[in-house]
Amino acid sequence: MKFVKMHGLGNDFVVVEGHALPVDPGALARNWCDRHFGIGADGLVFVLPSDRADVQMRIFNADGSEAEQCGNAVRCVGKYAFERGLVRRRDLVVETLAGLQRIVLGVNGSRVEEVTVDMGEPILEPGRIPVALAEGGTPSGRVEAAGREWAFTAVSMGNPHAVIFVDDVEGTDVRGVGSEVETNPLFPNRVNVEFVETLGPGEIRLRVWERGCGETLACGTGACAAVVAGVLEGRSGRKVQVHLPGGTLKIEWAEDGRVYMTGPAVEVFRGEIGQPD
Ligand SMILES: N[C@@H](CCC[C@H](N)C(=O)O)C(=O)O
Repeated sequence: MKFVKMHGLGNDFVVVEGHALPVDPGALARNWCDRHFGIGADGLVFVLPSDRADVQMRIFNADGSEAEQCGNAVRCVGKYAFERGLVRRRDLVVETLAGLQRIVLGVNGSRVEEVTVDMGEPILEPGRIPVALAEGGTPSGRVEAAGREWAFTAVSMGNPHAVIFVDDVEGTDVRGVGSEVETNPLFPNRVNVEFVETLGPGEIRLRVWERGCGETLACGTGACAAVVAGVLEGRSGRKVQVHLPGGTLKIEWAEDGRVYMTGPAVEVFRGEIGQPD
């Protein structure tokens, strides 16, 4: 099977184009995303035909679980679709399990360098995130992890996030706290966990423990969720530079209620791989 290795700020993916999902995409994700025995990636992305949009994206985490949405992968899919002639326009629509995503490509010559994605309206009703909190008001609560309580704000960007504000993100035990929060029964579908240090109204530092793959160098939906939580909690403005270990994303929770994300998409190499034994 032919694949392309791509990344968005170091959040890396094996990208495969096909007509339909293979029989066991979760098993392929576990094998191919393995950094020692496979190609190595945070997730496996399928670019498929769609009857509702220009292309369809399906994304599987490195542990084989399927995610509804992925901000960094959807930018990579936009670049892939344009540069391979699947779409000739610079604005296109990508179908995901979380709905239709409108994206605008920043093209330099024949290369896509930057992509802006309309990530839609954040979901804040606890039952739809999902998180076991009472309905009404800001979806915030407390969760126990690594021997203490942490205040969190829950946000769904199509996939679930728990945003935790900290004083020093570098000194935070992202693995210890993140892995416990990910599987806390408060979150029936597990959860991505964001650790946010506010630098000013328009600037934050972010590290993310991702559901199904651990700490990554960047998370697009996590950056969107962090900005939404910052606005809800009065900790940041609506237009924010989000500094992640892999680089910076520009996020805006616009007055139309939708969240817009702008960042790069990069192709690293192409290859061919057989089915695992
Ligand atoms: N890295 C992604 C999110 C990938 C899916 C996530 N791990 C989940 O299970 O929801 C992003 O850039 O948004």
